[in-house]
Amino acid sequence: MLGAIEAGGTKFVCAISENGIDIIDQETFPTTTPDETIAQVIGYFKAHPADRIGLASFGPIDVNRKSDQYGYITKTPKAGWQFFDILGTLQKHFPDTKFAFTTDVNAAAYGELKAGAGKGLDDLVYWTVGTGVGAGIVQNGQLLQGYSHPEAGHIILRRHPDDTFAGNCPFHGDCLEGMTSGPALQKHWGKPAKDLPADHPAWDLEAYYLAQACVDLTLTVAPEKIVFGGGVMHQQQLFPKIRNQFNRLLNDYVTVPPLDSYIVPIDLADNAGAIGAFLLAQSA
Ligand SMILES: Nc1ncnc2c1ncn2[C@@H]1O[C@H](COP(=O)(O)OP(=O)(O)OP(=O)(O)O)[C@@H](O)[C@H]1O
Ligand SMILES: [Zn+2]
Repeated sequence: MLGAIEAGGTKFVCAISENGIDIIDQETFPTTTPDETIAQVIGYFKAHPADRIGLASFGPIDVNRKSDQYGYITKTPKAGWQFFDILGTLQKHFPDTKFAFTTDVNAAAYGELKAGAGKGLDDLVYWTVGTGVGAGIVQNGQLLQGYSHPEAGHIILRRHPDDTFAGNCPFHGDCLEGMTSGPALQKHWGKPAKDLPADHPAWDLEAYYLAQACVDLTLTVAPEKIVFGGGVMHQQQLFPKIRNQFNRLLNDYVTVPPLDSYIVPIDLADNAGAIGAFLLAQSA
C-alpha cells in the first residue's frame, strides 16, 4: 500500500492507493500546530497502514541528505512550524515505512509527468499560481534539487513599464510571487482575484509576468512541457495571453514545441500532489 501526505499551509491531506493513481481513501485535516496536526496524520496511517509514504510539504524544507536538518520545514513564516522535523517525527512513529520527502510543488510536478499532462515525457516544469507561487522541475525523470530545492516562485522580473504596484512578497517586494499570486492580485486591484472579470487589464499584466517565468525556465532547464495549476490559473483566458507574451519575449531564440501543447493547464487537478507523492514513494 502506498501513502501520500500533502502537507499544506492551510490543510494536510492524507491518502492511500494501491497503484499510485487511484485514491482508495483520503482525509483532510486543518493545519494548526505541529503537535495537533501530526497527531492526526499519525492516527490516519495507524488506521490505514502504508508500506511507503510520499511526504510532500509546504516549504521551504531541507532536502539535502547531508544536512543535519534534512527532513525539516525550515524558515516558514507559518507560526509554530519553523524548523520542525516533520520527516523525523513521522519516521519515529512508522519505523518500518519507507518515506520519500519533497516539496508540495515537486510532488505535483512528478504526478503531472507520470500520470497527467506530461505523461510519456522526461522533462517538465510545473508552476502553481495560488496563495503562493512555485515551480517543481523534473529533468530526465528526476526531481531537480541541488543544495536545496528550487524556489522559482521568487525569481526577479522585468517590470511592465505601466505597472506601479510595489508587489507583496515580504522578502523581495516585486518578485514573481509578489506580483502574480492570488493575494498580490487582490492587493493590487482591490478585490479577490476570482472576482476580476476575464477582460480586466490585470490578466494582461499577469500573463506578461508568467510568460517571463516560462521564458526563464525554458532557457535554463529546457523542459518538454510547462504545466500551470493553482487557483489563479482557473482563469483560462491566461493561457493564450501567456503563449503570446512568451512568443514575443523568446523571439524565436530557441526552438520549443508548438505553444498550444507547450504551455498547458494541469491535467490531474487537485490529485496531482497525492499521485506524485504515491509515485515518488513507490520509486524511493
Ligand atoms: N477562479 C479563480 N480565479 C482567480 N483566482 C482564484 C480563483 N480561485 C482561487 N483563486 C485565488 O487562488 C488563491 C488560492 O490558491 P489555491 O486555490 O491554489 O490554494 P492554496 O492551496 O491556498 O495555494 P498554495 O498552493 O499557493 O498554498 C487565492 O488567492 C484565490 O484568490
Ligand atoms: Zn519573493
